[in-house]
Amino acid sequence: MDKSDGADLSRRVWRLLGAYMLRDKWLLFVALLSAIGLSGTGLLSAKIMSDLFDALKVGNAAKLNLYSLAIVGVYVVRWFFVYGEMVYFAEAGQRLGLRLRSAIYTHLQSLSLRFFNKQRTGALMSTINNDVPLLQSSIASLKDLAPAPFQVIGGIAICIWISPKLSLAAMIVIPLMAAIINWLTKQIKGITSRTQDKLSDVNTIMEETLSGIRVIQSFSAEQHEIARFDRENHNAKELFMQSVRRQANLKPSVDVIGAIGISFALWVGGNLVVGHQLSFAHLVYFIGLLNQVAVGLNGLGGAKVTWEQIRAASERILDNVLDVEPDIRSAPDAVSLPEIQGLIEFRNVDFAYVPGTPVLSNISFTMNPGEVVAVVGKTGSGKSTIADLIPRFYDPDAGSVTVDGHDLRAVTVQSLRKHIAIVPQETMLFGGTIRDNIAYGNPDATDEMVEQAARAANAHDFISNPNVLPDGYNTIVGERGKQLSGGQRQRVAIARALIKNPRILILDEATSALDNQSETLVQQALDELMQGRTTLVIAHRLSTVVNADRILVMQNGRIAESGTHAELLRIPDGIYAQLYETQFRWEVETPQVGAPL
Ligand SMILES: Nc1ncnc2c1ncn2[C@@H]1O[C@H](COP(=O)(O)OP(=O)(O)OP(=O)(O)O)[C@@H](O)[C@H]1O
Repeated sequence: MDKSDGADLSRRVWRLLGAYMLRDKWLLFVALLSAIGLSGTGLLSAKIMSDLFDALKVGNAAKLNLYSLAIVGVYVVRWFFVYGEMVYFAEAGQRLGLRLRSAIYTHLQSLSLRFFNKQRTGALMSTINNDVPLLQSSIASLKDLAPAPFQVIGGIAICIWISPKLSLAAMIVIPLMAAIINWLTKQIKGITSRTQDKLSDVNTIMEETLSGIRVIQSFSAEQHEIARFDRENHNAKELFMQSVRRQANLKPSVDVIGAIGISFALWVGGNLVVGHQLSFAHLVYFIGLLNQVAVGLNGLGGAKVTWEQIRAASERILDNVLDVEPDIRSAPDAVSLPEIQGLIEFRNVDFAYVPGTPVLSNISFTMNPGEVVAVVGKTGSGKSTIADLIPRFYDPDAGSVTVDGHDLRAVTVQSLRKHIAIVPQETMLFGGTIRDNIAYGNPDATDEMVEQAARAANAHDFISNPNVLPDGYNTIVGERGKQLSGGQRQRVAIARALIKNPRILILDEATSALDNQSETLVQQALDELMQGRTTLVIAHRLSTVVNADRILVMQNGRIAESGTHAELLRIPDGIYAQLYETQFRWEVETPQVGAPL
């Protein structure tokens, strides 16, 4: 990183701290004041000790009593400072963490699919689970740093006032200390960052393993995964310990240098006392001060490490999430999409996920309100990508997509998506009750509306059957709805779409086979759902394509053919005709309602 990058990073870090921490100015002010008060009382107690020795020397019992009491008094006052410092710094750190986690979560919701395709979930989790706490603890450690300048400057000033000669001798060691601190800090730099990266790898493996546990167990790959996890876990621990060892080296080295300074000062000071150039009490005071200076320098030494940690954690938080610009968002002058008919038009649309590798080329078609358009084609031909452009998960690179004549980029994203429901291939249900999952499509839905949607989606019977789900609509579905069968999950998802009552529907037919009865129920539910809505369906079933108003046949990102089933079959050597032969035909020979490919 060159200097300008470093300066830029520092600016970004300050911006982050300014936005999420410096809002609590009074809190930080009290915390800093407490920390400074704490170091002030440290300097004061050294002075009282020195006076106490003076009183001892001259045998002044009254002063002895007074100073003894004064020391107790100082420690009582310190109580408040210690409390203030501990609690308010911790509060500032916690508030920072709270706001950052919330901001990260909120920002993640605004980012587009393109971001989530690129970014590994583990790295994102690590940002929340590791970087935010690191930043928090770094802020809390400011409590050691805040009083350091006062300890060092105040201590040195009083030392010089007591004895310039002795100060000069003692201060010879200070540049040495500074040099060593500097060197050790440089060693630490970077290691913390690498440790965090490793932790993010561990998180990623954990994430992948948990979400892919079926595949892992079906391949009996548990041992392989355990070994992979252990390796990364071990590496993370090793790197962490490396960083701790370096830090552990820093602290005692500074202490040793401090001890050398104090012994040296004692030796020089002792000689001054013997030569009657300095009182014994002043020597005691001086040593006490020197100790404070060493503590302060130690704090300053840690400051660099702390700052590096703050910078590294902030950089990851900013780069991984907060500074990522959402590439899909409502334009400043976007209008709210009013009630719509559901007329969708693709005009000369080009799209690429990766620049230079076109996925859609010159796509143009129209879906009239209430029409069902089926998209078919080989895997990778671009079917899902077309579907993703309608709710504006991505923007076309060229051309336009319009709804009722409104370019999607000119309307607010929220108002557009309000009119669209998607039933994906793999149904995702959220933790919560079945009712919550159905009402997800319309938070204002009443129980009656939920039941009505479930009935229309052929889901009411199994939901209300006490032999299947004893808790009915209040059944808590597990993570991703795992305890429901595939067909049941699909019907809940259809109910979820129905309750939204959208004008536009996007269906990705499941390719996995359901048993005949389940298939019939799902198909009926889908037919009900499609009634009167403009529907784009990524079709895998013969019944869907036969009944569609139009079929788009995709090949290598282009619409190769389009028309009705009958029209397409008439094209000699047509792609659809071949597809029909290879993929759909067997359904005719073994007819069943909507059997999947
Ligand atoms: N997130 C992505 N990043 C990069 N390339 C992608 C991404 N998603 C899809 N692609 C590529 O875009 C092309 C079209 O993918 P798309 O998913 O639209 O095809 P599809 O016809 O729906 O395939 P399938 O029937 O297998 O679902 C493929 O070559 C695919 O590899």
